[in-house]
Amino acid sequence: MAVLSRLSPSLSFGATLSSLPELLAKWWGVAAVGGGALYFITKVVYRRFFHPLAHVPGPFLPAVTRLYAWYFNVPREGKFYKEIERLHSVYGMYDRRQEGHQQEYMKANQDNETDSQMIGPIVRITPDEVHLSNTKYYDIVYGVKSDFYKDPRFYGALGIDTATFATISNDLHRRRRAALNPFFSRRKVLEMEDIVHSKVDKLCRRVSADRVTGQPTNLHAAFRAISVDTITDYAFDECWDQLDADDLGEWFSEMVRGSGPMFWTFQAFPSFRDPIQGLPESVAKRMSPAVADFLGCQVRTRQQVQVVQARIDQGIKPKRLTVFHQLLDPNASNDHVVPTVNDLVDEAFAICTAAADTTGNAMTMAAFHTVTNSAIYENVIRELREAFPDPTVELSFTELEKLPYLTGVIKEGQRLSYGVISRLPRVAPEGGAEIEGFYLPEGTVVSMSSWMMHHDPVAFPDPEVFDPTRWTDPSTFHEREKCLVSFSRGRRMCIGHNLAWCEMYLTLGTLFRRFEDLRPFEVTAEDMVYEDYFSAFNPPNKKKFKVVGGGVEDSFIHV
Ligand code: HEM
Repeated sequence: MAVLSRLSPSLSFGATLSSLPELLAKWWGVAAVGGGALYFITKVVYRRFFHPLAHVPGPFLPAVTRLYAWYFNVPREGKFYKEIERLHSVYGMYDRRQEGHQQEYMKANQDNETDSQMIGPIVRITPDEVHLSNTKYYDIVYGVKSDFYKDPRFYGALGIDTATFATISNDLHRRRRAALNPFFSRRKVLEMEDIVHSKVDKLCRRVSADRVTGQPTNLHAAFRAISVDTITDYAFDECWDQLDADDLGEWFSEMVRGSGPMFWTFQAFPSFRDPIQGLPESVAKRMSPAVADFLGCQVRTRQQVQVVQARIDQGIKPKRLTVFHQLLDPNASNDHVVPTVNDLVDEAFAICTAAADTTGNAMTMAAFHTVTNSAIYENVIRELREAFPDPTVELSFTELEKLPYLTGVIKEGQRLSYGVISRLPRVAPEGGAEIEGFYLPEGTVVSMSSWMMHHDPVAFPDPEVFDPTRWTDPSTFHEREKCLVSFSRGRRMCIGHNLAWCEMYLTLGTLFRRFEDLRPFEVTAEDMVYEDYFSAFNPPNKKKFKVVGGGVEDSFIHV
């Protein structure tokens, strides 16, 4: 002690004790930074070298931080889906040659590997997530028998926890979905076909009216409006009438797109979500118009659910039973547990947003390629004329479905609009999973994406080409169908797929039967590209799909 004291008086026992608070006060900043740096370095080293996914191919950055995904989705504007594709082309190729995994790689790829497209089957894209490119894994992760469940971090960021869409537990999801299923069955959709007809008629009148004034018709917005008007009528018996608005209700899509960066940010920083979503509308408005619109839209859906609740309480019968009347009715079925209005606000919001841009994009892509390619347009017109000689009749969904060429046009529209362009992350259940020779422990996030499935060159040769005839050959139809995953698969498959088919057939069939001379207005193929905001959105600097045609006398609807 004496020696120590001589060397450094401040290190003597008594002096150290008495000045500890002083020392801490002096050095706390350094200690905090040092501790933080140590924590950070330990985490980085763990994630890169000792994490259960450390052996999965992929670069350093996504293995150690979620900011990699955030960077491609926020500053680089919805481009992570393309970066994932690049990672597959670089890192899978490297690992495919690795000793010990070669057999699995070759076996896994033998069915759908071509010389031109050697892509790696598995890459690590965030610290706890891998992405798969081999189409054969889709059913394992998403199929009816799969026990994989939705990733809470990813879906939690949507801020709609009580909606069926974002429900994490498979058990709870089964119960929530059972209550919704009857409204979206094929039988129900056929019963409600008149709702879609009324919207399609409105659209045709709009196209005719634009011919009178010489205005182009914004089909990009109109196709979304059809979907929003149909689902709000269907769900609440209270249509939003976007088709009547001058701008065809474009605010809705702008709102969903505008809130995209917020979702990507909440995925990287989940603790930001509740404080930001809890902001009063007036404060949110000053922060960001998109966030304010998002919150405003939630207020609107809340009011709509409340109106339905009030009508049930007052014993007012709706014109016809709707989704929310049924869900709020305590006598709906024997074991029905009535959700609260709060729970249903998430449901209502999720259903409206899930319906709009997905269906809108598919119709936009199908119609764009039809009106820009005379051979396709002529084939569609010929088929429709033969099936419906009288252009003024109301076309029926079940008759339209039988038309092979129109079906090919709609399927190509779906394929090249991707449905949900984003990856759909699922969590490996108890026991983990063995994929591509890698053991992925329970809790690993595994994802695949329609972007890569729909570009698979074996299922879809020349995948970039819009070719309806790839669906007209019965011998290859079912093989291609396996790789068309716009609606996803299994228990979490889109609940609205019957309704969406009905909308797409009736809208496109009627439009092309009534208007045979539509031409694109200014828009080109370069405008038909997407950014990933979960759903696919055209970049703001790209032109929207608008059409012009002949005069009003050339159409069958006279305004
Ligand atoms: C072409 C049109 C559509 C496409 C491509 C599409 C695509 C999808 C996809 C890929 C999913 C799964 C998402 C995931 O796993 O996270 C999904 C789920 C869902 N979609 Fe659609 N959708 C379309 C139209 C609609 C419509 C019209 C509705 C209206 C009811 C709707 C309502 C829903 C709902 C509620 C879910 C959640 C289902 C569940 O988790 O059980 N969708 N959709």
